[in-house]
Amino acid sequence: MVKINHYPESAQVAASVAEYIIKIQDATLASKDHFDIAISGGSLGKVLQAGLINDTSVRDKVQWGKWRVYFSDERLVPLDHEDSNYGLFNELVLKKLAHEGIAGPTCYTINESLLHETNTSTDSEIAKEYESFLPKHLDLILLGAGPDGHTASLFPGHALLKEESVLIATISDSPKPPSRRITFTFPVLRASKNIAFVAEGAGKAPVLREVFGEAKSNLPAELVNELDVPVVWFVNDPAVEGVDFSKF
Ligand SMILES: O=C1O[C@H](COP(=O)(O)O)[C@@H](O)[C@H](O)[C@H]1O
Repeated sequence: MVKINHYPESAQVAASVAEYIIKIQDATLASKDHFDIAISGGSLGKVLQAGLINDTSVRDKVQWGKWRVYFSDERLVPLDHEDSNYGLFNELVLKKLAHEGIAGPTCYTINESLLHETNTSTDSEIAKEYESFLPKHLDLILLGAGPDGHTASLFPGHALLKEESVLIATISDSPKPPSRRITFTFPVLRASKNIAFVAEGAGKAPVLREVFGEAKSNLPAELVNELDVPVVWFVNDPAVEGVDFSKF
């Protein structure tokens, strides 16, 4: 089941994403003592900062101490590198929490000590170790969608779209730099209890018209929509200009 929530302003997108996260957090914590959430890099970080931290009416509802945060994909760079998805989350969210004296979540990061700057020999060890951290079912995965339709580090037409044997795959030819990354594969997405996409800006409109169009595009974001998982999109109006919502 796919649902699209669209709003004129980015601030409304952030508020709606935050409300949705809190709803799933609360429902999850009613039956277990922690909340397993995966986040993505790119533009999502700012949305999380705006919705969960800057909005003081929401801030008190986030039970950060019970969150276990995973990354739907990670670039194979040091964690303090500007390309690191953890690094971005750290800058935009974790440091803010620390500054406010709020105890942050438990974050599962790649093992930096296995990183080699120029050779890829241990990338699969990094992926294997990361896979060992994953719970059987994530409570929520927050994804972005690139202007080419990629999500996590699953790119259009790439062989990893068909990867079923591992939960975390390595990629060394990412069309978007940096080229070396690890990523969730479809088995992880399929096992998740909930998935949400956040996509904003007119630059996303052409690809979202394809993802939500009549003709099958086979774009990664469309393949996620087709999973037997509740999928909710949070977008601003420019991102869905010309999208036909009639079937959603
Ligand atoms: O490379 C990546 O891009 C996607 C999309 O990013 P966005 O800035 O267009 O929202 C992101 O979801 C992914 O985690 C990241 O590694």
